Amino acid sequence: MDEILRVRDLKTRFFTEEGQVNAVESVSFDVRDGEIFGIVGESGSGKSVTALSVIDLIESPGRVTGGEVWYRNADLADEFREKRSEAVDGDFVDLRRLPKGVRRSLRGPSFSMVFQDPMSSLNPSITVGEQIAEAVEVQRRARANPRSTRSRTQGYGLGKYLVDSIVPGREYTSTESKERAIELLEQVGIPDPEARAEEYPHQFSGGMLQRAMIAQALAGEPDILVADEPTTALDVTIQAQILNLLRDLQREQDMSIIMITHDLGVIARMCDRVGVMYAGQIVERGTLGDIFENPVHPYTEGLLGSIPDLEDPSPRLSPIEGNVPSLLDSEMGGRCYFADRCPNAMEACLNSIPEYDTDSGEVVGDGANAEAVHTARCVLATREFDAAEALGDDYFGDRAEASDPETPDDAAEQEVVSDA
Ligand SMILES: Nc1ncnc2c1ncn2[C@@H]1O[C@H](COP(=O)(O)OP(=O)(O)OP(=O)(O)O)[C@@H](O)[C@H]1O
Ligand code: NI
Repeated sequence: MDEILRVRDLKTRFFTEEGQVNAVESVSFDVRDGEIFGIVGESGSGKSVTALSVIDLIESPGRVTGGEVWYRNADLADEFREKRSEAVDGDFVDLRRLPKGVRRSLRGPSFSMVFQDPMSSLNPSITVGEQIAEAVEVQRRARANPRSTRSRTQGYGLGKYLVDSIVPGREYTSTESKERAIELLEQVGIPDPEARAEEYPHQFSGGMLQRAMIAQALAGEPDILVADEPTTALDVTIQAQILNLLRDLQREQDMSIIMITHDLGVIARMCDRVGVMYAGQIVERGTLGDIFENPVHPYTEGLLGSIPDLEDPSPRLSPIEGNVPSLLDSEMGGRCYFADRCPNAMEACLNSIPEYDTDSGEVVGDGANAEAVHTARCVLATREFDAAEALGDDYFGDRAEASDPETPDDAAEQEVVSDA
């Protein structure tokens, strides 16, 4: 299977008053044709920012500061082969090196996104059918005039971006678009789509709204659909229905999906391959089998500690002791970011850890071993755990407590850490 997307060494920072937040730190992964690639991790691990970085939707004070996003598109590659040879590799273009207008023009026909909350994507004062018809119309205009960035920058089912471009109360721009909108509503399993198209978002149930948002996202027939926690807000039965819908659509349309979730049950059910995120990094990635049956990173093992049951939505990820670290640059040590929560932390984990091919133990990066299927940012990819080198349970314990204002001996304990 060929890749449609190759993300390499992506870095995204937020420049905030508190300091620089390293939300995405050297993230690399591939998405193949017709697959569902899952990104899983605790809240704040950088899943959403990773996806937004790939499709160029990071807003100030954030910025993608490094890395490459190679997207397979023969037409674009031909167009830029001469003009910007450094942005072209075979049939791939590096989106980060293309003009912004061109990148924007890919929203809809190349990339589209569905979010957790449909109301963030749909305008309450416009009928559902009209909104989808508008997405279709924008797409249609764009296709008639491929490099007109003006018409192509407007939305493409990208939620609020689309809403911004819609004039409330406007009629369907053409009967063709209206028909296509109804077709899309039918395709996402909305019964009686002709009548439902005339209704406003508040007349839809949560599940139906989510379907409508998916219909809107499909208007441009994207190559890659990014689904960010698309079912988190829904009750379990509806959740299962929406997941099935996404999987069916992915097969029918032969698109690829990047599925973002903190729910390993969703991953197990949907995904072909998975990236496990922690503190802005992909700490392990591989096939579903690699991750579920042969995990290398203790963080992955920790997450697997309690796989939530789709029938029982309450437990999400297994609660691993400790907290997600601050992603502030100043507080990121040059060590494995998970070491302070890791049951198997060794002295070697106090160095910064590259991504390893778990089969060969070789470092993946800078183009080397990029094709590795199962990787882990963990020394355990290269060697066995050795109790003689273990850091001991309280190695980071003092530091963790030091940040807790209720701990009485803060100062004293901090001393201990800095001596260590
Ligand atoms: N606009 C912003 N300004 C500053 N920091 C931000 C901004 N957006 C995200 N971040 C930070 O980036 C990090 C990653 O956030 P992100 O939303 O990607 O996490 P996530 O894995 O998607 O979590 P969740 O499951 O809660 O959605 C967090 O530390 C977050 O605080
Ligand atoms: Ni998120």
